Amino acid sequence: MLSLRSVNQFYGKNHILWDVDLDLAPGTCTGVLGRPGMGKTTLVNCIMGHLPVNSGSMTWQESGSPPKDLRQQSVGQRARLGIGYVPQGRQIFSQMSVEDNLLIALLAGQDDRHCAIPPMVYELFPALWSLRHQRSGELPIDQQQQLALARALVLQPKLLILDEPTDGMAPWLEEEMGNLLHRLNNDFGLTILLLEQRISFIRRVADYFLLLHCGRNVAQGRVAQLDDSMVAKWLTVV
Ligand SMILES: Nc1ncnc2c1ncn2[C@@H]1O[C@H](COP(=O)(O)OP(=O)(O)OP(=O)(O)O)[C@@H](O)[C@H]1O
Repeated sequence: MLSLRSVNQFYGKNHILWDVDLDLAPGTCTGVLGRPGMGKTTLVNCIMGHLPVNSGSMTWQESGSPPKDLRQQSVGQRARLGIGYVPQGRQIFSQMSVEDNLLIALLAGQDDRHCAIPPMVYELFPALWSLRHQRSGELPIDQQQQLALARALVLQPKLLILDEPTDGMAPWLEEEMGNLLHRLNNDFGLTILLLEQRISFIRRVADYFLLLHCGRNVAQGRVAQLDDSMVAKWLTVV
C-alpha cells in the first residue's frame, strides 16, 4: 500500500531522516518506535505532505491501480487517496461543537459539498452522537481522543496514521484505545501506522515495528521479534 525507499529529510542544514525505508502492506498495523526526538513525527509529516522530502521515493499503491508517486501529490490529494491522520495532542477545534469538527474535516477533504458524515463514525463512537452539539473543548480527554479519531475517519481512509494516541492517557483508556484500533484494523480492514513510545501498547496492537534512532531505521520486523535487548539498547531513556 505504502512504500518508502531511502527517504532523507533536512530541517535547514540538520539532517533528520537518513535513508528511511518503510513498507506497509494492506490491513497491517505497524508501530514506529523511538526515543523522543528520533524523527517519528518528521517521518509522518513527510508521508502526509506537511514537510518536503529531500530525496528518496514514496509510493502509494492499491490493488488493481497503478502505483502513484506520493511526492507529486498535495496534502489534500493524499487525504483523498485515503491517508488519514490523528495528530499528537489531538488538535481538535475546542471552541467548536463535536459535529462541526467532523463537518470541517469532511468539507476540507472532499469536493462534494453535499457529503455527509458516514454512519460508521457515530456507530463506532455512540457517545459523540449524544454529544454532537457540545463544545468539544468541554469533553473529557478520552472523548476528545475519540473525536480526533472520528475526524480522521469521516473521509473513510485506507491508511490511518496516529501520532502517540495514548499520550497522557490513563491505563484503562489505553486499553480502550487498543480495542478500538484492533477493531478498525480487523473489522474495517484499515491499515494502521502508529507512532508510540509505550512499548506495551505496540506489543498489544501492532503486527510489525520500525525502530528509529537518530533518524535511521535501526531495526524492523514482526513485533514478536522486538525483544528486551532491543528495547534496552534503543528505547530505554538513560
Ligand atoms: N520545526 C522544526 N525545526 C527544526 N528542527 C526540528 C523541527 N521539528 C523537529 N525538529 C528536530 O527534528 C528531530 C526529530 O524530531 P521529531 O519531532 O520528528 O522526533 P519524534 O521522534 O517525533 O519526537 P517526539 O517523540 O518527542 O515527538 C529532533 O531533533 C527535533 O529537534
